Amino acid sequence: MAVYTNLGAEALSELTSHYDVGRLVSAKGIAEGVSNSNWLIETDGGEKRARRQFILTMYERRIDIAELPYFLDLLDHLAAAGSPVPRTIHDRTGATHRAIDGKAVALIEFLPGISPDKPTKEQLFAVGEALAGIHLAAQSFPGHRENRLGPSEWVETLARCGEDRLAEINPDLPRTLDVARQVKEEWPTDLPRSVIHSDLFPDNVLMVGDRVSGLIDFYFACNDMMAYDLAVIHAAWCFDESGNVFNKELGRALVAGYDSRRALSDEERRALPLLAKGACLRFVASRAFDWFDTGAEAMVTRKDPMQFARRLDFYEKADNSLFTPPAA
Ligand SMILES: Nc1ncnc2c1ncn2[C@@H]1O[C@H](COP(=O)(O)OP(=O)(O)OP(=O)(O)O)[C@@H](O)[C@H]1O
Ligand SMILES: N[C@@H](CCO)C(=O)O
Repeated sequence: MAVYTNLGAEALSELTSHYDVGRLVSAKGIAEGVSNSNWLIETDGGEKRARRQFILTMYERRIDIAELPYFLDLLDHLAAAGSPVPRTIHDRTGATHRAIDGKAVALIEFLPGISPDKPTKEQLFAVGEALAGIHLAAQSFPGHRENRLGPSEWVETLARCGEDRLAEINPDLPRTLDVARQVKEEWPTDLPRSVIHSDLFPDNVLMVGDRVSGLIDFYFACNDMMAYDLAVIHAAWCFDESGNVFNKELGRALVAGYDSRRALSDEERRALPLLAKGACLRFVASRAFDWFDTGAEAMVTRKDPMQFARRLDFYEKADNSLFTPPAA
């Protein structure tokens, strides 16, 4: 569930009256997502008389409001460059977000498409291409935000969970702390950077057939190594849900799609197995932390850190031929 706040018809009408979008026709709470409250809003389109749809997001937790301009201006920057990213709708004063009862809200363009459940290699190619597109377009984005979920934070978070508690989730989990310490030592610092999405799981990609129609949920975006973003997608999309079975064809299609738009350097390609281990550790750490933070009785389904600990095992054994295109 992801509507934490009840917004009545009057509050919603009052809010939309500050935007040049026409009159509110309907508003439906969206079940997907965990962090924020989201509604699908429809208006009559004002003078143009063509109904329009928007996503209204109320920022409930996790997001520091001072960082909203980074996230929302980034959407506008990428959309203006032709990336499939929703624009922020500005109110009549030009503001990208407003406040209701002390909570920040933003109105965002609705994009069509559905998140792929069983992605195909054609879809992975398109996702790789779209990712390279946002990396290139974001190079001229002036904002800056550090990645707060980097190697030091994985080590710190896993250490804070503690080996005993990690073992309660699964006896194979405590060893990820040692791997995290080792990966932190080896972590590269000199690979090419841009703004990265850093959480581009299938539920953050909308597709119409094989076309990427929307990249959404940029609230972990930060300035970091582009190849790390590719490694996140590799880890998130190219395995079965348990993390036991890797699909080589999907992995190849993803890298080929990325390469077709922005060619990876030899250094980046060589670093990818290590970056993929880092990507797994990032999700092992945040999921383990949330596991204890959420509690079994909460309404939100806890995400299993073992799904990424198994992927981590896989990348520990992999070499960089995994990321090399097959000889023509
Ligand atoms: N611009 C958009 N166009 C169409 N649908 C959208 C858009 N933005 C969000 N959605 C829909 O709303 C859902 C929730 O959005 P989102 O993933 O941003 O929520 P969240 O609570 O911020 O995320 P999470 O908890 O996953 O980090 C998405 O799964 C998608 O169905
Ligand atoms: N996409 C992440 C949640 C956001 O950090 C996960 O599946 O663990």
